[in-house]
Amino acid sequence: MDLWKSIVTDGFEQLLFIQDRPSGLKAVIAIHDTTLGPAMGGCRFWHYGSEEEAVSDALRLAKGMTYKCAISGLPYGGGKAVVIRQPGQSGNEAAFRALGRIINRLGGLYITGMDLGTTVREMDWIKAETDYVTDTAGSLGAAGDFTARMTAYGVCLGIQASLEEAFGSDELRGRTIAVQGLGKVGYFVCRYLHRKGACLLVTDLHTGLVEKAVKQFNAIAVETDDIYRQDCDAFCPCALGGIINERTIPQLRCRIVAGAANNQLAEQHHGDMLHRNGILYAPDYVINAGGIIVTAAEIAHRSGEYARRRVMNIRNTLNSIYRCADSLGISSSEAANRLTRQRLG
Ligand SMILES: NC(=O)c1ccc[n+]([C@@H]2O[C@H](COP(=O)([O-])OP(=O)(O)OC[C@H]3O[C@@H](n4cnc5c(N)ncnc54)[C@H](O)[C@@H]3O)[C@@H](O)[C@H]2O)c1
Repeated sequence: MDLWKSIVTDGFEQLLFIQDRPSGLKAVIAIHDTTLGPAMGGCRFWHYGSEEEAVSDALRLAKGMTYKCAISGLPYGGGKAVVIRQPGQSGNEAAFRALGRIINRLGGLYITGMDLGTTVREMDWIKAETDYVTDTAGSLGAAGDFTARMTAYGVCLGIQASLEEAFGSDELRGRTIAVQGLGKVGYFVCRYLHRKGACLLVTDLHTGLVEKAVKQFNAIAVETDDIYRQDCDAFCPCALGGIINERTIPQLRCRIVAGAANNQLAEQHHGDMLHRNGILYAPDYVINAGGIIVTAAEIAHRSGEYARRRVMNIRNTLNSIYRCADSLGISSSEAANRLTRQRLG
């Protein structure tokens, strides 16, 4: 990996390599762009195939956070912390407190929160050393899966905006939606769509989650590899990133791709490829911003209701992107990127 090249090309402000010998902490903090405000982005605690993989994950995710905050009208930039997990290692208090001290020394330039592999417990350890952390015990985001619920709510509103754009009506009744991933967000997405009368095709690696969705939402179970080739109105990825790629695009038989997963496009040009194939794509960092909107509300000491109203705005943002794409004859992913870059100045 050519580190400097990535840093220069993508305009990163800082990349910190962190070591704390006594606790064994090995971490990276990437700060992408603080034009609009302090860098915000969760702390991932993950096992990587190599250190390079960990660094590139931090860089990619931090940049994504800049775009997500900017397009959502939030006064924050993008950052990410990645704590490298050794096989079989669980989080230890000393390591996360050491990370908290480093974050504190940054003096508010970077605010962390929960992400893959971290929970309220790790955030509480960080909180012992710094105030620049969210998702701690009793906070707005951590209580009752509120973050996941709001992410799902934003995704469902985004699906409706996309239905309106594609079919001229946002009615969910009678529409068929294929949902990939029935975890924290996917579950709430299915619940909302089912209540509004949509038919669901579902898949997950965990059969228990699939069985639950079949039972609770009358969903039809689909094998994991078959989810892409389902005849449906919308495909809703709520599992992994990189699932829109050279292999899957030719299989898609949907009119819309709109879901919660981060970094859905394996590469940027796959957004154009969807466009050429007549598939409307709801850019991931726009439609899945519910979580970060909750975090921003938490930092500003605002209520859950305030956050919910801000999440409703995702629909307007998507509409503007679709208008821009239509008028310029470009893909929605390109339109979203252009609008975001305009906001960053
Ligand atoms: N939690 C949030 O508030 C939030 C916010 C923004 C974006 N996201 C993104 O949304 C996605 C889902 O987040 P989550 O919090 O629900 O995660 P989660 O870990 O709770 O759920 C993910 C689910 O996907 C399933 N899965 C993994 N690989 C799969 C595959 N190949 N086929 C089918 N299912 C598969 C897993 O078994 C799991 O049940 C992630 O990409 C995440 O980054 C989440």
